[in-house]
Amino acid sequence: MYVGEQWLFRDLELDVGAGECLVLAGHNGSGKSTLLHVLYGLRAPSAGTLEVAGQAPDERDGQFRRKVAVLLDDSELFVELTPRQHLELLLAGFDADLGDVDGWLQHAGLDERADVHAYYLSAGQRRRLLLLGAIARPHDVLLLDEPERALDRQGKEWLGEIVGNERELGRTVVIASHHPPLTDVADHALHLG
Ligand SMILES: Nc1ncnc2c1ncn2[C@@H]1O[C@H](COP(=O)(O)OP(=O)(O)OP(=O)(O)O)[C@@H](O)[C@H]1O
Repeated sequence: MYVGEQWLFRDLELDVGAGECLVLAGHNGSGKSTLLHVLYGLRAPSAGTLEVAGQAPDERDGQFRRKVAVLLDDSELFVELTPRQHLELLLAGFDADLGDVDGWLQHAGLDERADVHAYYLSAGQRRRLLLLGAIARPHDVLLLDEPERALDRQGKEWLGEIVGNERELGRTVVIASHHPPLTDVADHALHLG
């Protein structure tokens, strides 16, 4: 990947299977977020080919978006919507039935903030909502960019449970992370930079 007049990474070969977790590691600016953008089809690679969930990544393709869920570093919330409204909007967009919305909000530790505008949520609560949105939408592949950011100890434990659960469900997880409990359980690690 050639970005900003430099090669961030090249000669990269990756094969991550169902139920497996890949951790992207590397110093600030090494290209972890850029690689996740490429995997989600937000940026094209400068050279080479890749397949995610069996197809070329393209976030404008509804079929691709139904297979690949994402939490990116620059993901933002609609501050005028509540956590409950966020989930409802998201699921309506995917024409999916979440079932027990209250259960999901409780699962994320957001039950007491379910009907408060996201504007009033703390940084960690916003992160929890974004993470909940990523795992609640239909997907076979989950891409997470530093999901541990702003999470407290319980939030990080919840994150660990999420990753374990995703793998048990046979989904593929790719995480850019500096959080050792996550990096330790990964099946594969890729060090950039
Ligand atoms: N559109 C762009 N134009 C020019 N340079 C860019 C662009 N996008 C990213 N870069 C550069 O590419 C490099 C990698 O950025 P990236 O955000 O992928 O790193 P990272 O490993 O995720 O960093 P961090 O750990 O700080 O989140 C940085 O030096 C950044 O300035």
